[in-house]
Amino acid sequence: MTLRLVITGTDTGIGKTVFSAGLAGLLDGFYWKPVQSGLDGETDSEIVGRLAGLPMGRVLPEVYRLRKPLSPHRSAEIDGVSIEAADLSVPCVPAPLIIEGAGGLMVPLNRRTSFIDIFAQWRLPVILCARTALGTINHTLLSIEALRARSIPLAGIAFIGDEMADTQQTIVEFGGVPQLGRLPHLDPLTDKTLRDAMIAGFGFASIAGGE
Ligand SMILES: Nc1ncnc2c1ncn2[C@@H]1O[C@H](COP(=O)(O)OP(=O)(O)OP(=O)(O)O)[C@@H](O)[C@H]1O
Ligand SMILES: C[C@H](N)[C@H](N)CCCCCC(=O)O
Ligand SMILES: [Mg+2]
Repeated sequence: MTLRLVITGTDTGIGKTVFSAGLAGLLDGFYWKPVQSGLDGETDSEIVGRLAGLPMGRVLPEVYRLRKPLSPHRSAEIDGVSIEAADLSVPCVPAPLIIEGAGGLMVPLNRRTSFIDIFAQWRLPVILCARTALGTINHTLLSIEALRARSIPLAGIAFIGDEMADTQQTIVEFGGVPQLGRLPHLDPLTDKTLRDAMIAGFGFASIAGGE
């Protein structure tokens, strides 16, 4: 079985898709966003297609494509769709698979189930994307605690933003988790700048092992 990794985050809009694109590109893998809420503008899958530099066919189709850019449970209700956990089984592909959630861990898929419940069923190693900016210590440690409470393997933290040495170290120490690396804010953000920043910012030997 090839490597399969779940990319989650401490919140929505923190850079999971950009990180996922960089990682999928570096690993020459596949990308899968099972639940996309919000179809105006570029979807996460389209962004990854643009930024990852992968061959055609490496971005797998979403299972649920919901129109409104809301929490998936609500977006689904508005579209008259019911998100079923049973439809979210992880595809088998012949190269590393990068799977992106939507928002943070406790984001509901329906009125009974949140992303973290699905991750607990999958039992795949998770990378937690976390901002470096103020407020991240609390968000990140809460997310780590939620993963631990469900015995979900945590490969480590991917920081996103400018270096905040003490903040990052504090999270590593209190959380008892490895820091995998840091992706700085990129301007411009292109397939080339992303690839270079991923190579500079991450050492990937530790990702596959989990806790
Ligand atoms: N390292 C980065 N450098 C520059 N811009 C970035 C970086 N990471 C994220 N961004 C920008 O921040 C915004 C949010 O990032 P992104 O879409 O990756 O968040 P997300 O965590 O995947 O959100 P969602 O919960 O909607 O999936 C986007 O406009 C993206 O281009
Ligand atoms: C629309 C957005 N970009 C994501 N697709 C979904 C984020 C859901 C967040 C829900 C919440 O935590 O309040
Ligand atoms: Mg995203």
